[in-house]
Amino acid sequence: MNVLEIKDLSKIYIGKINFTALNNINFNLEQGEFVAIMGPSGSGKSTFLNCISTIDTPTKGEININGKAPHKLNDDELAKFRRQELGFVFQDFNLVNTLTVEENIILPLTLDSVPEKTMKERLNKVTELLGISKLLKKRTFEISGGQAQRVAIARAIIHNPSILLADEPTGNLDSKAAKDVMKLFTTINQTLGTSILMVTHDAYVASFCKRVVFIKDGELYNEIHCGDSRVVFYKEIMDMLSFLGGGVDDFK
Ligand SMILES: Nc1ncnc2c1ncn2[C@@H]1O[C@H](COP(=O)(O)OP(=O)(O)OP(=O)(O)O)[C@@H](O)[C@H]1O
Repeated sequence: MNVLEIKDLSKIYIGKINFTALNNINFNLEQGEFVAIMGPSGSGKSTFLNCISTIDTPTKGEININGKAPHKLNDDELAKFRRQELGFVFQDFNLVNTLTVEENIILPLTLDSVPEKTMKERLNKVTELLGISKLLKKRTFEISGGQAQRVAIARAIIHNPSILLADEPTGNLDSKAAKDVMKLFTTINQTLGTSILMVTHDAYVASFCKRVVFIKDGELYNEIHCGDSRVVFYKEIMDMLSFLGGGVDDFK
């Protein structure tokens, strides 16, 4: 079953000169899949993710998430849809600095008036899974970058979203913290069955996924699947990236 179905998606930025950032993209994400989107700088990765996350509006085409078309909802319905169906993880964590770690994590449930008992149960489950149970009373400035990203991930999955969307989730982390975060994504994907779609520049980070989809000049160019060896998969990703080209600093 597909949790995400995209048909003929195009995004044209209108300006003095119109720019086609996405051109007729067709893409499906199966329930429980873990997929990375890669491509040279400016190829349309963030635009693609932003259209799915409803931050941006498609110019043409259809996006269906869990059988619903978010871009056809009114503002109130859309706000509820985003809170219930989607989880977001960003490069810069986006935690609320005036709240404690615990308050940050339960924020999506508070907004939906979930009963306190259910809130506690879910809080315990995700914080144990992510190894952050001891941080709950801390403020955001008292935790490290790696811990902050774990808190952001906990907040993104506490409401059991249909899809977890991540835009460069390891972009602000050192290599050890990045590896830890990718191991956690793998655990979340395998234990909770959460479907994950992630944009990354980093081939090592992408090698934790089961499928990597490459975008070039706003079009889906190719995709590769992970076989038995993650090391071989990493090499295949690197080969594809060097084939696609882009700036020297585009990829790690
Ligand atoms: N609001 C906008 N108005 C006009 N053009 C835009 C706008 N946002 C993005 N673009 C253009 O659309 C193209 C795709 O941008 P996008 O940010 O999706 O690329 P990306 O692959 O995520 O790049 P990067 O890896 O550098 O973040 C780029 O050429 C960019 O300049």
